[in-house]
Amino acid sequence: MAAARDAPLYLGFDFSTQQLKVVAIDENLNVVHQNNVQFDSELPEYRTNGGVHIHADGLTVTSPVLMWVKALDLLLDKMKGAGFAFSRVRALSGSGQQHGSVFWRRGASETLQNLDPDQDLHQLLQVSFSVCQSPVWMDSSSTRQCEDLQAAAGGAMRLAELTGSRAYERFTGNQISKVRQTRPEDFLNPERISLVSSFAASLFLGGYAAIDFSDGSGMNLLDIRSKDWSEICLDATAPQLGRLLGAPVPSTSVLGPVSSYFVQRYGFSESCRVVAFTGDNPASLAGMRLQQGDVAVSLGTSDTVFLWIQQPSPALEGHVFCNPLDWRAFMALLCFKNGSLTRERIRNESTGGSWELFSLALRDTPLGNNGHMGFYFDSMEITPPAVGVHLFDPDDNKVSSLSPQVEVRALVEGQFLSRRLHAERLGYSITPGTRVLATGGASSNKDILQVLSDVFNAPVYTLDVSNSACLGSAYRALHGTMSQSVASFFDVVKKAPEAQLVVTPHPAAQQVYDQMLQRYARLEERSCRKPAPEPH
Ligand SMILES: O=C(CO)[C@@H](O)[C@H](O)CF
Repeated sequence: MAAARDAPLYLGFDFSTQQLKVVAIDENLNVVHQNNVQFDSELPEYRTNGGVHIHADGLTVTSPVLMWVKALDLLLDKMKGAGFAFSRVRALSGSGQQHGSVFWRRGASETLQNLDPDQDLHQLLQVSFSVCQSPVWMDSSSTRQCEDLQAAAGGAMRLAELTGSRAYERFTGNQISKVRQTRPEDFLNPERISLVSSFAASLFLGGYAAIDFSDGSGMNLLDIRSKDWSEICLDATAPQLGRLLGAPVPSTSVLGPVSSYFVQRYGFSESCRVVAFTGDNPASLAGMRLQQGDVAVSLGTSDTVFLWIQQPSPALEGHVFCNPLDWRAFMALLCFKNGSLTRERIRNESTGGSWELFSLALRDTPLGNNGHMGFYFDSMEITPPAVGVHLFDPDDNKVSSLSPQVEVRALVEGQFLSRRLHAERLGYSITPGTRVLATGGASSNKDILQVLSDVFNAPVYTLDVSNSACLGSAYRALHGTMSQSVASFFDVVKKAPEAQLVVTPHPAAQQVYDQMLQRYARLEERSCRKPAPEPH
């Protein structure tokens, strides 16, 4: 038993929109510990809703950076209270919600290097940030900055070719421009600018952590082919920005040993390594061990559809990021902002807050919903760039409401028809061999997955851990401790539990949804299309 007591463990953290999560695995890839801190309920002093503050303009969305710091204090204390053996942790890695930005105040590096182990992190870092309300991925207030960046790059398509995406409001470069232009006093003295992922890695490292290629691809600043900052984009965003960001690194990099703060306060081993943190979606790709040909659907605060691609094919819709597991490959991603928060709103309004009744409504309504359809863009949607709720009867007439059970199916079918439509527009072809791998909170609801399977006309698989970003981060921590020449990521994690088949499409699904998809496209064009921001 002594061996088991000393057997190495690997940690994966996920600083996501609504919570901070952690998963611990052993060297056989078994999950031996999971924990989390919910921002709204466990850190009420920050008064967030869904982990964020939506500002009065309805477009600006931020999160208190010190809330993320305090959540880490709470989480590690919870793990300590549960008797977690930090001394067995051989390596740790993590992920963060993509695109969010953290502005470290001058002198913060000194503070990070000299953390007093007798105090909480959130006490020690109280005055270490020059922007206390960090812009996050739900923000859509930087349209002007997007237009300026596209003009500087030579247009939307040129920028997409260079950085993997046209300009998007939530992308970090445009957010940095907005902070510099609207809050010049906060931009006077940043010593460093991090993503949420590299900010979190910095806490563990006790110094500024580099931005990795994969999460760095979500900034409209990184040249996804050269894997370095684009001088055109840096110059168009802020002076000295390259120095503030630091040089980007491969996502597989080992950044260094964990800070002595964690050794002395929690009992981590001095030899515990910190492997570069990355974005939540790249980490999910790792956690799902996504292979070419699979399509991943993450059903979280945002819904995302992503897959592994060998060559970049940027477009005016969707994104191409550097691949987190193989620096020569890429990943394609579509993001839909109105995900779980919208599902929760309809659950609250149509089924009294009950997921059981939500599921019953799906089971009690027919495929195709007798022709009733809906677009539910509670906040400005990313894909397509549109806002508002639009409901239709079987004859394409707009209606003002639907009965509760019909509304539930209209929401879920509408969300998945949108995911499929925009995925197929980007060339994601759903072939007979396609597996849909589902993750995220809603992937634990079999009735929601049945609709996903029917709309995509493909079998849906899930992992037994709904948080693939944490799992992927723990896998990446394990992989990081092995010399890259010896073992590929897939060799290292080949013993991981296989994704389990959960649902297969209804026999009538293809005929119903192939036809419904065309109608959805037509109605979306009619009701929602807004041109992407064009250069001046
Ligand atoms: O904006 C997104 C991806 O581009 C979202 O999926 C965030 O990563 C969610 F945290």
